[in-house]
Amino acid sequence: MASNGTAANGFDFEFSSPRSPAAAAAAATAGGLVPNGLSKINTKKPLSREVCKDDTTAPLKGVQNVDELHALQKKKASAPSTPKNPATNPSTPKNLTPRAYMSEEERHKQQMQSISASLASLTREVGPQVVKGDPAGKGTASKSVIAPRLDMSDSALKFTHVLYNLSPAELYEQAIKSEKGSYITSTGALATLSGAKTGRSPKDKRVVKEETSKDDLWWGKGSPNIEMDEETFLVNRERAVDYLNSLEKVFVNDQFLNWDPENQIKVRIISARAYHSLFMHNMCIRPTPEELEDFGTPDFTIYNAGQFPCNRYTHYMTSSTSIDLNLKRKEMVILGTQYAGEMKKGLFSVMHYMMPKRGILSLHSGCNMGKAGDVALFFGLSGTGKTTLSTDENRYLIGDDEHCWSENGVSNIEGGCYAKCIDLSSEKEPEIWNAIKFGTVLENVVFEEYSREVDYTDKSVTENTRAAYPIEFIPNVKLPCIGPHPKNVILLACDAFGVLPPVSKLSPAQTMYHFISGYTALVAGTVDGVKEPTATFSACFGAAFIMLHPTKYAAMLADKMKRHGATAWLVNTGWSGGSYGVGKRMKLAYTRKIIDAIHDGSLLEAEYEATPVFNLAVPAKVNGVPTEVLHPENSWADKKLYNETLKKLAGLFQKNFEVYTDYKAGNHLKLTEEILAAGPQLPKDM
Ligand SMILES: Nc1ncnc2c1ncn2[C@@H]1O[C@H](COP(=O)(O)OP(=O)(O)O)[C@@H](O)[C@H]1O
Ligand SMILES: C=C(OP(=O)(O)O)C(=O)O
Ligand SMILES: [Ca+2]
Ligand SMILES: [Mn+2]
Repeated sequence: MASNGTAANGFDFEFSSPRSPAAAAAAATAGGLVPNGLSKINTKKPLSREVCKDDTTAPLKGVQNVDELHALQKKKASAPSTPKNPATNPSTPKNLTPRAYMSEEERHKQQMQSISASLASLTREVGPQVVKGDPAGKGTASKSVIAPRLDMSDSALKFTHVLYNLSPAELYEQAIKSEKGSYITSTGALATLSGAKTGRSPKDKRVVKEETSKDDLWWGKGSPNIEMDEETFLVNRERAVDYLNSLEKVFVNDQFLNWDPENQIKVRIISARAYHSLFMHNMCIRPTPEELEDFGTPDFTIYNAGQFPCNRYTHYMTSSTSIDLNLKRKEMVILGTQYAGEMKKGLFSVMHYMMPKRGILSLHSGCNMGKAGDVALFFGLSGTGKTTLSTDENRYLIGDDEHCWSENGVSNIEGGCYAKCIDLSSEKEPEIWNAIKFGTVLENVVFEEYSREVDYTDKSVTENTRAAYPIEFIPNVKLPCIGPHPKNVILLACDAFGVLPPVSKLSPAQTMYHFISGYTALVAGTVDGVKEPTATFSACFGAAFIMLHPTKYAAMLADKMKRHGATAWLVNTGWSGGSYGVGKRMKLAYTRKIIDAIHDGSLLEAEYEATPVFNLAVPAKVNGVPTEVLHPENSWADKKLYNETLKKLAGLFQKNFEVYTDYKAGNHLKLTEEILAAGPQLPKDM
């Protein structure tokens, strides 16, 4: 670098380095270059004999030492100065304490009392004392809310520091200070490890069978709800609470679910890791400071003691992992898994119970909206393309994974996205690529040690590498994340058999058949232990999360689609030209063209031809997609093998559907002859 001028030491100098031609040229035009290109150094006598000064800026006011200097670094956020008037604020229910008139101290005390109540043991009268702030940070801890008593066990004398709704920057610092495996990547994301579990553990999920919900819930064959009794839940809850209270510090997040203001749920997440707190900060809706002041008591609480195992001597426990849901207590306990997706999907299960009770359909789907306000839903199991395809440069993103469909239209449940990053590329998925920056949690990725550049192709830790980012990290997000009634409903299947057409238009009966079937080939990684793709059926494209019988959700979907005139499509994002091992995954570029043709209405106008066995209506032409790809039999070299594989898959569909054929109850979908006939039909000679 070249610089001309008066240095702090009072000597004039001119210096140009021959290493930098640009700098040398700059110096040359400034008149400092000698003909041979070497630098010229001019030294002059100092102008005065004063003591040398470090710099010319004004001295720090009132700073006497390093501690005082550091104290200047952090500025206190100003306290809210305009109290909301509860009489004029329609969102303040009349029978509540007018929180707005509380002093800051009183409000803070109530907040700590609420957190203290969440963390209280149910068996001991006095537990650890909850204080706000980092145990390491001087002066941040405030007075405890419970008077210490000496007649209880040692645990009552202990302090548990609560790190309440920390900012992403603070959570980064916490993670890097105390969680091994936390690093800042070259793009500013927080890389972390989820521990031994790198996917969900559906077999370890338990639901308490209790009187308030047991008659509504789906139990038995095919259901994800494996029962547990109330007593055992409390045993695990106490285990989690004791573990959390044994720690120096716990993280507490108070946040919201559902962008529909009329049906918003307040959630509290208590966890031991900054990773978990940042993950939920990104995934749930983030409250404004005003909303946080008025937060009050949560509607649902998660106790995440994931580092600590459950006790296998406990009734109903079959491993050291347990994810327990109690709808009556409105609580969830996580033991023995640190995979953060359990919290997100656990809350989704809660919504799958609470929302249908209010006549609102909860959906395991992505959702986006065109410039003209046309909304599309993307149903599909893990790895089928909900996140990838709902993130579309030409459309507004409403959400990538969990939505509600009410009388007012659609609303996202979450405040963030959870994208798979295996083989992520900036060319194919630029929006997701660019969302991986400061604030984003990057789970289980591998990076280059020096540059901290992530290698998205590396599967050393898991195939299920993930990025969790706030939804506003996607540039064309629709804020608030709500939209009108859907126009198109896209059922995504990743068909590892490679026999389903890349796109087909579904009749209403076919829509119900395929929605209840929920077919895909499970792609490696998301469910713990599954490494190879295999055919899976998961009712409503999310059996792991539904709480009621599938026909209940199906009835609501059929009703809403009919009333709002939505068209359904089946899109195969899986294999083409042969099954897994022979064929290839459908090109993402082709799938995007297909989706474009659905959105712009051109596909609705196409000519259709029915396929054998599945009787699916396949368009003759899709702009930008080679015609031979549209009919799978044309892309298979071995036609005989194609026919056999097609029939094999049809048989699997039929076998799966058997369990639903005799289910008729209340306002559930009646599985009519028409719906049964809408499934694959095998020729008589099979
Ligand atoms: N034709 C395709 N359509 C959609 N996704 C594809 C396709 N081919 C490859 N992929 C990849 O498959 C994955 C789909 O995962 P994702 O969108 O996260 O699914 P979901 O959100 O439904 O779990 C992404 O990694 C994406 O890059
Ligand atoms: C978080 C998940 O969602 P998805 O894979 O559907 O994106 C999951 O299934 O664990
Ligand atoms: Ca996803
Ligand atoms: Mn999902």
